[in-house]
Amino acid sequence: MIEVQHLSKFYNDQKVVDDVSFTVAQGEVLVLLGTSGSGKTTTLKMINQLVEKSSGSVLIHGKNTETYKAHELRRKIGYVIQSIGLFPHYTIHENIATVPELLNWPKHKINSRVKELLMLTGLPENMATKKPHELSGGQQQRVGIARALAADPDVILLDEPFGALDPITRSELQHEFKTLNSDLQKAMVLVTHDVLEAVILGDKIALMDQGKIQQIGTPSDLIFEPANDFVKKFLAQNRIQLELHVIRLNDLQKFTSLRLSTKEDALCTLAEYLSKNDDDEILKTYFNYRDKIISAYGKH
Ligand SMILES: Nc1ncnc2c1ncn2[C@@H]1O[C@H](COP(=O)(O)OP(=O)(O)OP(=O)(O)O)[C@@H](O)[C@H]1O
Repeated sequence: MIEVQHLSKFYNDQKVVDDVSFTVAQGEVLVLLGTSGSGKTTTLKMINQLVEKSSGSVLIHGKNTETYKAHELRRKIGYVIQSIGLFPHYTIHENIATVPELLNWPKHKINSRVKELLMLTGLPENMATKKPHELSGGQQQRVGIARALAADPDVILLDEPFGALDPITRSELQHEFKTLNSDLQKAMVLVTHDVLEAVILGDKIALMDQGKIQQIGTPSDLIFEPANDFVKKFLAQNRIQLELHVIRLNDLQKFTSLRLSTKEDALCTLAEYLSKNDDDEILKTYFNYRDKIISAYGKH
């Protein structure tokens, strides 16, 4: 469990992170969402001490990170970044084994862990001997995730992990990632400026602006109960898709409050979204939505 308490950061006189607090339980993904320069990455890096905080505290499993030794912190916190940051001259095996090597794990334990992680992240075993440049961007990003998981940390920090990928690979990895975390039960903090990604991946979203959290809550909270105009405006784009992502059977009455311009728009958007999903729950929901749309807009 991560507890971030009243974290702030000044650069000279500028307060770039302003009294940020949140908690992330095991198995939960908290997304830090916001425009460029809103303080997301700085907040993330204060958690693993890559950036020194000006004030506030970070606790992992109730223990202040200041009291952890550097190697303990490395073991406890995995870190994934957009540019992947794989060592170009190392093989994939060596890249994944970086932290276990630093922690002096015995060879056999490292070898079996690397094998296990390749499987877990959907990479073929024979990839272990390749160098990063021989892999596609999506495969490299999987290696980045495998490397962050190597020493089985309780906490994973991810900075725009899918940002450099094409939309199809991105969407594939996002969905795999979500399944992966429900199996692994890590406490994750993920930085993105992509609203849809935040809604897909986040159990909770902290929407930041100018260093401050404007609202923190479930995707549904932010979408249906925005705390202020900033939140409302930030989520205005792709609003329908966002709503359809978060909506579940018990949210049906909220669906009728969608302000779609025409019934056809509503049905097309719904059909388009559903064509990309074969989740049973969503399919069931589809028929309910459809009826709701038709009754909300009338037959014609
Ligand atoms: N080392 C630094 N020295 C001075 N100012 C910095 C430094 N690092 C970041 N900043 C400033 O802090 C603010 C927050 O930056 P940060 O990288 O946390 O934003 P962000 O929300 O992650 O943005 P992006 O999505 O563009 O990465 C920005 O105004 C940035 O210019």
